[in-house]
Amino acid sequence: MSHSGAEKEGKAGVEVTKDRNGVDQVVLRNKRGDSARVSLYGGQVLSWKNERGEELLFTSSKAIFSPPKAVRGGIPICFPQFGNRGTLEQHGFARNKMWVIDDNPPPHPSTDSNVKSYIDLLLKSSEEDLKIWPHSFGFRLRVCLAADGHLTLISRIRNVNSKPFSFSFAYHTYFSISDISEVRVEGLETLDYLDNLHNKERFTEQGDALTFESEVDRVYLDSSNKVDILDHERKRTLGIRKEGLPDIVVWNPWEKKSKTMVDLGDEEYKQMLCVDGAAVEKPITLKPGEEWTGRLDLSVVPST
Ligand SMILES: O=P(O)(O)OC[C@H]1O[C@@H](O)[C@H](O)[C@@H](O)[C@@H]1O
Repeated sequence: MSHSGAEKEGKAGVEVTKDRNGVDQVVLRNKRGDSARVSLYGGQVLSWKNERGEELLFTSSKAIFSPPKAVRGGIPICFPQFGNRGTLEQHGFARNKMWVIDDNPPPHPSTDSNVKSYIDLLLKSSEEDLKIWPHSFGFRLRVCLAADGHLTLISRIRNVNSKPFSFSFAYHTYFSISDISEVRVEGLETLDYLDNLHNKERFTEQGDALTFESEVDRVYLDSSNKVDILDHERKRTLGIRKEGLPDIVVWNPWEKKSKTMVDLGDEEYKQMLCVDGAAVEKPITLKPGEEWTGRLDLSVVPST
């Protein structure tokens, strides 16, 4: 198929290739050699590599590729429900649906004419979804790889129903890290959080950067729009910037839980950390015709 942004390999642009199951997959590239790969299953970003070819997202070696289900890793989209906070399947149905490419997306509102590397994926409610969640929506997910390597995800969700509806949402982002015991997260100090390991009770984070020595499953509330993962061993800092997403979910299953997960290696929890831009505590409500935008901007910078 052709796409307006399609260019030759090595240049900035969009390429549509086939994945191991013969299904279309999108590869975004910029001029300096960063790249990102987006699956049509679940609208899931599966890979984001910097110009040196280093993978910045984690995907499990035990990931199960069973279309159209999301795989363990990358950035699954949690919509219209986060976790088990509702009657739907865990994390909602969007991550387990086949999305479609919009061949004529609206232009990117950027003054940078180098921004050719973006794709819009679309998801609409199917008859099947309407039986379990009777609200018609239109979901446009833009994935954009900027000239400087930033990966931006913009979700626009529109109510095309005649009644209001509410949803929760997360970009469930699995970052690739050197070692969970060595990294720290800055930007969540002194915030309140709901602890999923303690019946969603509310606690307050202390003044220090977050470090890890056991399972963590928390929703940090009303966080600032700037959170960083400092990975001293890899000499890099992963930056998370967000808009329209008040909360940050932090998750690492640690050793015991990992052993119960068929699609995660027993030791792989050491190489992953989920830090999700999310809207969980206060669901988003859309009136008929209204649209919501949630934006995530990921960057990586060298550090000492
Ligand atoms: O196994 P799943 O459905 O992909 O969920 C993984 C984890 O996702 C996290 O976001 C949740 O906070 C955890 O509670 C959950 O275990």
